[in-house]
Amino acid sequence: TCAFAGQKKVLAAYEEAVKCGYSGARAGRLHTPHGVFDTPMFMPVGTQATVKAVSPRELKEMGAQIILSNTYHLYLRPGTELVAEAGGLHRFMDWDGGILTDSGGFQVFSLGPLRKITEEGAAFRSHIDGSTQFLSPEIAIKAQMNLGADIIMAFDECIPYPAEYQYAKLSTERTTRWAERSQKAHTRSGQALFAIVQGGMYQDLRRVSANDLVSLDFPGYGIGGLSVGEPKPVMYEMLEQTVPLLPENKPRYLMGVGTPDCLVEAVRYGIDMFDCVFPTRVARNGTAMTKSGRLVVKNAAYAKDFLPIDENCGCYACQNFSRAYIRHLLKADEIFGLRLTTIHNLYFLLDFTKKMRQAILEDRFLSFREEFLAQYCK
Ligand SMILES: CCCSCc1cc(N)cc2c(=O)[nH]c(N)nc12
Ligand SMILES: [Zn+2]
Repeated sequence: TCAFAGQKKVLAAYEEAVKCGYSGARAGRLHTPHGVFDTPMFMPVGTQATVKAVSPRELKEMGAQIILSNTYHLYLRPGTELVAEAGGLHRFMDWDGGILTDSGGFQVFSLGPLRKITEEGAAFRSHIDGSTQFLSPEIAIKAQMNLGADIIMAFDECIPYPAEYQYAKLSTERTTRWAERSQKAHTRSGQALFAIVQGGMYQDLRRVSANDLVSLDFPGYGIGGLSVGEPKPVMYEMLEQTVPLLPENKPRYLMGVGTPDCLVEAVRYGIDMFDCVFPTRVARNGTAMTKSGRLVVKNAAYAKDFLPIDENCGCYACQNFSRAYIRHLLKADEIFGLRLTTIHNLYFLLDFTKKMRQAILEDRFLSFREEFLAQYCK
């Protein structure tokens, strides 16, 4: 077990990672106040304190361990003090597994009409009522302490893509100063604060960001500023530059990723944790994820297809319903249709990360990766 002695605020201890042959693929266990969880792991996104269309009981049944929520959204509505009064986010949404909250920076830049970024923080207009709002490292950390997640994120700027080198440099340096302010503002014991590596698509800035944040000694590290429209090879190159600089005995979380091909490549570089809205978002427009790629179950081709989405899938949708039935529900705008595609897509990614873990433990990850990519990318 990796020593976390002295990390008085940290409960996300990282058990000895089991390494697998090539590079950094590893299987680990993440300790939190709400349980010990297996990595690599996919974390379903529950932006507004619910993973859209599925219940906490269904999430537990499909093997979800940690789910995500967004400080930006909950800060604007219903307010993080209200959630604290309700007993915290776990109680509020009746979820007894792990919770990770994002710090709000990304959502400010991607959602609200941005007003201004200064050294102090980010001024923006609420996407809900247009009111003028402001987030800083101190406000974001206080909000996350109110929510009471097991893992919280430092306040950062997700650098847009593409970005000029000079802008990326100044922004990355500011994110490091914001990480230090986040650390000083974080006073809630039993809660782990992760820093977020930035640097745009510049190798040297990625290395500087990683080294500076590692020297501030966080219990875990998010890798941000990726999956923002860059080509996949560029994302992989940034991982290659960044991951080896992060401590082996601490969790690495690739933010906002993604599709199964990206997950298997990122695990190869040594990533442990993933989140992405993709599986739940595409489910809502009738697209199912399979090991051979996407299946648009809404298409006419499946009108009389009485097979399940995936005959080898153990999810509630595939065990009980046909493509024809799910297509019928989607065409009829029946909510149950979206629930079934969402259940399948979440199960698919949760099961995929479980299969990657097993492959690593059995020291056959590379052949698992080859076989998967051969089928998925065909
Ligand atoms: C619930 C959503 C969590 S991940 C959101 C996200 C996604 C992506 N792609 C990048 C970033 C980033 O750079 N910083 C932060 N805070 N968040 C990011
Ligand atoms: Zn299924």
